[in-house]
Amino acid sequence: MALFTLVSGSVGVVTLQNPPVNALSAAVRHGIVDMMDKALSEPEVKSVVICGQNGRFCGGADIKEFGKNMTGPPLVPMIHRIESGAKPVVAAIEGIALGGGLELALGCHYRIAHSKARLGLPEVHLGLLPAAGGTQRLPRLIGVPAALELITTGRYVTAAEALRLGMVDEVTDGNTVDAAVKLALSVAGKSLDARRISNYPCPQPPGLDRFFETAMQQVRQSARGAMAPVACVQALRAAASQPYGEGMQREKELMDTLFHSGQARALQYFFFAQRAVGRWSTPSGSRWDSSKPRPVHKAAVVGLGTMGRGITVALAQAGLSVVAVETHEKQLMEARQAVSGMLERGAKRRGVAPAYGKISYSSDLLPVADVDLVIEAVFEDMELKRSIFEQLSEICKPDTFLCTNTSGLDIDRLASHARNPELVVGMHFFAPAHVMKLLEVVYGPRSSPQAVATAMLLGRKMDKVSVAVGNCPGFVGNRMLKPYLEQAFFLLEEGATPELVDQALEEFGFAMGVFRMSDLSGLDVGWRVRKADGLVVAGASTGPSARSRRGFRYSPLGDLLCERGRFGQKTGSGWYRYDKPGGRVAKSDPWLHGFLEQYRADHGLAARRVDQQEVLERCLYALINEGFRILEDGIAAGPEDIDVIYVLGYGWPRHRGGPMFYATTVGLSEVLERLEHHHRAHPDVPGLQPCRLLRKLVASGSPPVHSWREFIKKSRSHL
Ligand SMILES: CC(C)(COP(=O)(O)OP(=O)(O)OC[C@H]1O[C@@H](n2cnc3c(N)ncnc32)[C@H](O)[C@@H]1OP(=O)(O)O)[C@@H](O)C(=O)NCCC(=O)NCCSC(=O)C[C@@H](O)CCCCCCCCCCCCC(=O)O
Repeated sequence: MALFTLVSGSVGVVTLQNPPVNALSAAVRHGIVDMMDKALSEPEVKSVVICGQNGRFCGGADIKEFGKNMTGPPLVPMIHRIESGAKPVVAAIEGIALGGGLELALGCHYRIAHSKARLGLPEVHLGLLPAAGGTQRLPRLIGVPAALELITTGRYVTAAEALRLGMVDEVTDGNTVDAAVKLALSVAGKSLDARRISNYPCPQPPGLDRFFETAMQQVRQSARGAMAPVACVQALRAAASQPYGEGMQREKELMDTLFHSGQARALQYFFFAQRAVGRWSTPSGSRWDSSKPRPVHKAAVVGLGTMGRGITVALAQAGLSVVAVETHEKQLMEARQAVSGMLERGAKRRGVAPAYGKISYSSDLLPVADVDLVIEAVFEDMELKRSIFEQLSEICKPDTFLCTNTSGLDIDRLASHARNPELVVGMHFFAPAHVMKLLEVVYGPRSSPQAVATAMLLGRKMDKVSVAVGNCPGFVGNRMLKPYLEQAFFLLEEGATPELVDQALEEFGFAMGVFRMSDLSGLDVGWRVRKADGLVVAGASTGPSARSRRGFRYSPLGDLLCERGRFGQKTGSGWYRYDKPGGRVAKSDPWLHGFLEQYRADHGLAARRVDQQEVLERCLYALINEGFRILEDGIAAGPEDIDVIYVLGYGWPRHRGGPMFYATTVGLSEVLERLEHHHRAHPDVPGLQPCRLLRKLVASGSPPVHSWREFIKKSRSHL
C-alpha cells in the first residue's frame, strides 16, 4: 500500500506502507502506481517525494512473492514512469534502500539519504540480479567498477559512502522527509533532462574489455559455481557496451534464467532459514517468544588461545566490558598483543575507534567476580573445564551465566560441576571467532530458558546468527562431520586419493575439500577426540581388528598419519605436503600416495576406481543421514537450523541451501535409495544405514522442507 499526502501546498508525498521493511509487494506496487498517477495528473502537485513508513525507505521486492504466481504492476515500467514523468521526484531514504528499493530511488530524479541509512543491491545473495534497472542505472551513475563491486558482492554502503560514490545527492542528520520536501519545492518546474539516469551515457574508462575479462575471471573463481555473480557481470557488460534499452533487455533475459533456477530457490530458502532460527524452541518447551533474556553488560573470557582471543574481540566490538583471563603469563602477553591487533584491524575496516578500553586482562580468575556471564575457552579437556567451572562457581556472583566454548563435550556433565547448573549453556564459536557468523548455543537438560535466551541474544549482539541446539557428542555441526570424514577415509582405503575426494567436494562448491580442511584445522584435533573415545590403537597393526572397532568398520588412516607427526599445515605435512610448517599451499605428496598403497597392500585391500559421484553420495548423503537422525533425536528443531549451521560454519555452498535443503533438490527418495545401495555394499558402516525419519518422509510423499517441522513433531510423538 502507499499513502498520498499533499505537503506545503504543492509537494505530493507518497509513503510506502508495508511493515516491517516496506517491501514492494503487489499491493505496494499498486499503491505507488495509483499515487504517482494522482501526483502526476493533479495540477496543484508540482513535485513529489517518495518515502517509507516507520523510518525505512524500502527493503526491495517482496521475496515472499517470488515462489508464487506474481501479480500486480511490474517494477520496471513503474520505475520508468516515475523517471520519465514531467514532475521532479525526490527519494527520501531513511533506514534502508535495498534491491528494488534502491532501484526505485535510482528512478527518482533526486535522492536524499539520512546519515544512518544503508543502501545496496543485495540480489546476488538471493541468486538474482537487480532486475528493475539496477544493473543499467547504477553504472551510469557511479561508473562501471564501483557498480560492479557493489552488485557482485551485494555489499551495503553507508550514506556517507553513497554520497562519495555519487549515489545520493545529499545526506542529512535531520528529518529526511522534511529535507526532501524542501528540495522538492526548490526544483519544482526545473528541467529534468539532466536528472534521468537512463539518459546518461555509461562511462567508458580505457581498458574496459580487459577490466571485464579480469572481473569475470575473479567472479567465476570466487563464486564456486554460483550463477548470479556471473550474470551480474554479464549485465554490467551490457550496460557498458549497449544502449540503455538493449541493456534492459539483457538484464531481463539474465533475470529470467536466474529467477527460475534452483540456486535462487536455495538462496531464498536460506534467507528465510537464517531468520527462522531466531524463532527457536527446545523440547522442554522453552521458546524465543516466552523466554526473557537477562542483560549482559560485563563478560569474561577464560583461556586466551585462538578461540578465546577471537571471542574477546567479538564481545568488545559488541560494546561489552570484557575481563580476559589467561593464567600463563607469557600466553597472556601474547594474547594481549594479538587482541589489540585484531581490534585495530577490525576498527579500521569498520571506520570506528578500536575498543581497547573495553578489555581488562588478568592472570587469575578473581576479577571475574562481578561479571554477568563467563565464556570458558580453555583447552578441550573435560577435567580442566570441570576444575574451571568449580572455581567459577566459587568466585562469580550467584546469578552469573557460565558458558563453555566446547566443540563437543557434554554440557550436562560440565553443568553438574557448577553451583547453578541451570545457568550453564554451551556457546560454540567457530574460528576465527570474531569473524565467523555462526554460534551454536547448546542447551543441556538443565539449562534454564533464560540462560538459552541470553546466550542467543548475546550471539546476535556479536553480529552472529545464533542457532539453539541440544546436547549430544559434537552437537549438530561436528556430529554430522563425523560420518562425512569417516566416508572420506574409507574412500581412500578403497582406492581414492585426497586430491580426487577434495576435487569432487570443491567442484560441488565447498571452499575446501575434506582433506585440505583437515590439514588446515589440524589432524591432531580429531585424533584427540578419537583417543578420548577409546578408538585409537597405537601402532600399525594389520590384522582384521585393525580396521574395526566395536563391530563396525573403522579407518585408522588419520591416526597413522598423526603417529608420524603429520598434523597438517602446522607441521608442514598431513594429507598434502607444504613448503614449511605453517605453509598454506597444499601440494600433492608422493609419500602419501606410497603410504596409501602400502596400507592397502598390508590390509589386503584392492584399489578400485572411485568416481566423483560416489564421493559426493558417500560423503554428503552420510552427512545428510546424520542430519535426519539429529532431527529425529530433537537435537535440532528443524532443517533450517542444520542448514544454517552447515552454510555459516562448515563452508557448505550457500547456493545449495544447506544439506537438508539439498536433499530435497536431489529428491528424498533418491537419497534414500542411494544410501540403501551403499549400505548394502558396506553393511558394517552404520552411518550409511538410512534413518527412520528419512524413510518416514519418503513414505509420506517427501513433503517440502518447510513442512518438516510439523511432520517431525507429529512423528516424534510416535517415536
Ligand atoms: C531489510 C533488512 C536489512 C532488515 O533487517 P532486520 O535485521 O531489521 O530484520 P530482518 O532481516 O529480521 O527482517 C524483518 C522481517 O522482514 C522480512 N523481510 C526483509 N526483507 C524482505 C523482503 N525484501 N521481502 C520480504 N520480506 C522481507 C524478513 O524475512 C523478516 O521477516 P520474518 O518473518 O522472516 O522474520 C533485511 O531484512 C534484509 O537484508 N532484507 C533483504 C533485502 C533484500 O535482499 N532485498 C532485495 C530483494 S530482491 C529485489 O529487490 C529484486 C529487484 O531487483 C527487483 C526485481 C524485479 C523483478 C522481479 C520479478 C522478475 C520475474 C522474472 C521472471 C519471470 C518470467 C516469467 O516467468 O514469465
